[in-house]
Amino acid sequence: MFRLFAFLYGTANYAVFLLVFLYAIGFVSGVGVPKHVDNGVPTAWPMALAINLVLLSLFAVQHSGMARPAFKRWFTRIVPAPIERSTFVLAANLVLVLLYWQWRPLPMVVWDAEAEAARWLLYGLAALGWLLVLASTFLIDHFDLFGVRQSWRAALGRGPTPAAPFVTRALYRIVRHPIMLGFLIAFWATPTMTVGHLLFASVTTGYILVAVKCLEERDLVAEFGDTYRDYQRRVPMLLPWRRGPAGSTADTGRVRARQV
Ligand SMILES: C[S@@+](CC[C@H](N)C(=O)[O-])C[C@H]1O[C@@H](n2cnc3c(N)ncnc32)[C@H](O)[C@@H]1O
Repeated sequence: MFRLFAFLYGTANYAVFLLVFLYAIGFVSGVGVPKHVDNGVPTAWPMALAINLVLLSLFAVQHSGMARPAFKRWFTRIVPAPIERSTFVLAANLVLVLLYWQWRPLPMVVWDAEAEAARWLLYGLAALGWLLVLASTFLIDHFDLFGVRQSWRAALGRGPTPAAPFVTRALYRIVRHPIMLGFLIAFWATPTMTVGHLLFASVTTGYILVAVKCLEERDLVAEFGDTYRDYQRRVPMLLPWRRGPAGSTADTGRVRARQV
């Protein structure tokens, strides 16, 4: 019974995630979706600001809180390990749907590229950002990241899921966080920047910088030790042109597997 549940739960949460991800592209670009970053219930700016900050904070708390190893250890006492990641995905989906739905517009224009070529260039850059996000998830293990691998293994009666390997190849050879770089490009590259969009881009940028530096990388150093420290020295965090000193070791595509 649990095997069937794990399969359905993991698959359903992943399918909803795909829709939520696609919607995110429309939400940020303001194209092709009914509710986006620049429309919604007209609200006085102090209240709009407060509501939007609460929505963004909810996302940050859910995302960073549930991703910490200590939280996972506690959570898997309540939720079976094979569906822990799918439950993370479910929670992220819910928080994002709430954000799309309740986001309040702050429509004052900060910049507006008038030339047609500039508009298309910025849309193209944003599309590149989204592609970078998607491509990078496949480099580190797309199906593991979104809980499908774990729940399907349980459905097939396989043992505990081995942790996805630590990756330093392809895009991960250029920057340590290509997924986050993709998001930053997608959030900032817009032909029409309103105050609401600027708030979204600025707060998510601050969150990404803090979460990556103070949480994710701390966990990765704890897990991989000198292998990750060496990777930090060799490969820049987000900006490809800020290269570290050359000539250090771990330069293979995939280094040792994580402990299960
Ligand atoms: C949402 S992903 C973001 C990954 C990375 N920060 C990026 O922007 O590409 C978060 C997960 O990726 C894992 N991760 C980060 N860097 C990794 C790497 N080089 N190889 C494998 N997994 C990695 C983290 O342990 C975490 O479970």
